[in-house]
Amino acid sequence: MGRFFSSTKKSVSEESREDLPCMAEGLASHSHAIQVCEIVAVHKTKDDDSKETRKIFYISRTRQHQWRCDDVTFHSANQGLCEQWIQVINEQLSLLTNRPKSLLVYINPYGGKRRGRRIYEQKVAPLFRRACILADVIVTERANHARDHLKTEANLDKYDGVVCVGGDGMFSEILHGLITRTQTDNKVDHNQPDAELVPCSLHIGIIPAGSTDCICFATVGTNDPVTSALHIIVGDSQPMDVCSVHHNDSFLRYSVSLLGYGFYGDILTDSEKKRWLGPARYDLSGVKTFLSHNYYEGRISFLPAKNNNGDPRDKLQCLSGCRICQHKPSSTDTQWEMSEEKEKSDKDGMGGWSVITGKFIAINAASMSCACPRSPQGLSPSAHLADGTTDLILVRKCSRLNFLRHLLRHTNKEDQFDHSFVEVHRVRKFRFQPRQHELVSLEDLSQSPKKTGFSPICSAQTTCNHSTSHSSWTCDGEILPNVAIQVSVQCQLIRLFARGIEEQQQKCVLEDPCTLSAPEQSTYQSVD
Ligand SMILES: Nc1ncnc2c1ncn2[C@@H]1O[C@H](COP(=O)(O)OP(=O)(O)OP(=O)(O)O)[C@@H](O)[C@H]1O
Repeated sequence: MGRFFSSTKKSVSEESREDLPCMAEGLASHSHAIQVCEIVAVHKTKDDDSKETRKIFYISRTRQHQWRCDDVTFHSANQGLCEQWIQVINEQLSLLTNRPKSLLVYINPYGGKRRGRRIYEQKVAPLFRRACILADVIVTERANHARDHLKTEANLDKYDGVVCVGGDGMFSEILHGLITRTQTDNKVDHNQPDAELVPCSLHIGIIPAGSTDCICFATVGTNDPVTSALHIIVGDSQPMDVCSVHHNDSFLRYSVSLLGYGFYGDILTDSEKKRWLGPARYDLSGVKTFLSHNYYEGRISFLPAKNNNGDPRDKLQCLSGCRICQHKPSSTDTQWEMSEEKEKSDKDGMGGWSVITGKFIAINAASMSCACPRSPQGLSPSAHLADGTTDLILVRKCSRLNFLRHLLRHTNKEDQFDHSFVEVHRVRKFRFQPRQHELVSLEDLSQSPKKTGFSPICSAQTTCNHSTSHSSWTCDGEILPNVAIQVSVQCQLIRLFARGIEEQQQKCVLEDPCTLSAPEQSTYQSVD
């Protein structure tokens, strides 16, 4: 396709062009390439001498998965040649049909440090304008405004995607709005736990502007609004599994990251009472819950995943282009699996389900690694975003010291499942049934041998609520109203404007026929 000589910043001068032959000699050692799919836009601009020039805006990679929009300026004494170049680039760009042209944007003005609106206006909107993307913006006026608008009012035919400016709570609103709307439009009753849900046709983009932005971090590798905006502009696509959660055949919620009973459920319940503390509430409630050291009894049954889904301990991280996630079961696969399940069920009465009854400090289902800046490996480092499974982690009753050892492994690279009291299963479905009156403080149990059975026992530092002996489920940061739940993983139900975490800074691909080459750090530009 040819080459253009470039500089990312400086403009060209008549004198400098005379030096071009020298620059060309050093081309091989200094050249880098821009893939057409990473060009943001081409625009006419004026240089310092008011001469008309063409600027190419493109993606450059900086540190830790962050992207920036850089530019090169096209100059040539031959205007016709310059125009030809621009025309060819624009033709190539028009072939990229995955790029969104029209977006519906919801901004939560109160998320995180209340900077959502400013982040969008200053960092994101200028990039969308540069890429000629039309955006209809709605600043939410109350909780669930975005969800309700998506469910009923929004004219979704007009858009190629929905963008959420906020944190994980705001993302959850968009997720619920879009999935519910898709099922309603397709006459699917989501109260049926076995209903085959229809995947959403619109992509979701996340501009991180909350106090917790775990979904963005897990799918992009960084919490940076500019990087997220660029992933939206180039039309990246990352499929994602969604767990549907039911209680007694009625729908409760959808989850894409963590369903947690016991330890994490207790932390969230406690932290909700301390909202005034801001993000520090999670640390405080974490310490308090750890010291309380409660465990809960119940029965967990699960349908294990197939072997080709890998294993939670195989150390195969789900990265951009993950091979495990590319194997999406077809509907014939699913039908075959269902008949196989039925056959087994006829034989053993359980349909391949496993059952574990016990005392648990924590029961967690991680549908993604749940990595965040504090826990770079996450709760399940090898969990996959789009393989149709969730990693069920059972932490049985153990000493406080052992539990601390387990928790510390979330912050380092040691195998956090390598403890006798921890087990992990990759599953497609699971159910939980609590045993009545199961809240017990381990501390008190050792100090008060008379207090036995299943009645709640609480020490001074225990925070147990005497009106209930159960913990609660946290579902992506929301507390569920019921404890007995059924969970089913809906494979690749949604798509994000993301590409998963890139393994390393991608180098340019010089062999790619759709690649434009340019010398690095040159102060000169010219059309070859
Ligand atoms: N205009 C609004 N007024 C009040 N609440 C809103 C508004 N818009 C959205 N919300 C709600 O605010 C909650 C938190 O928003 P968000 O996730 O954006 O920020 P956050 O700081 O990460 O919050 P959290 O850490 O509590 O999840 C969401 O559950 C959302 O439903």
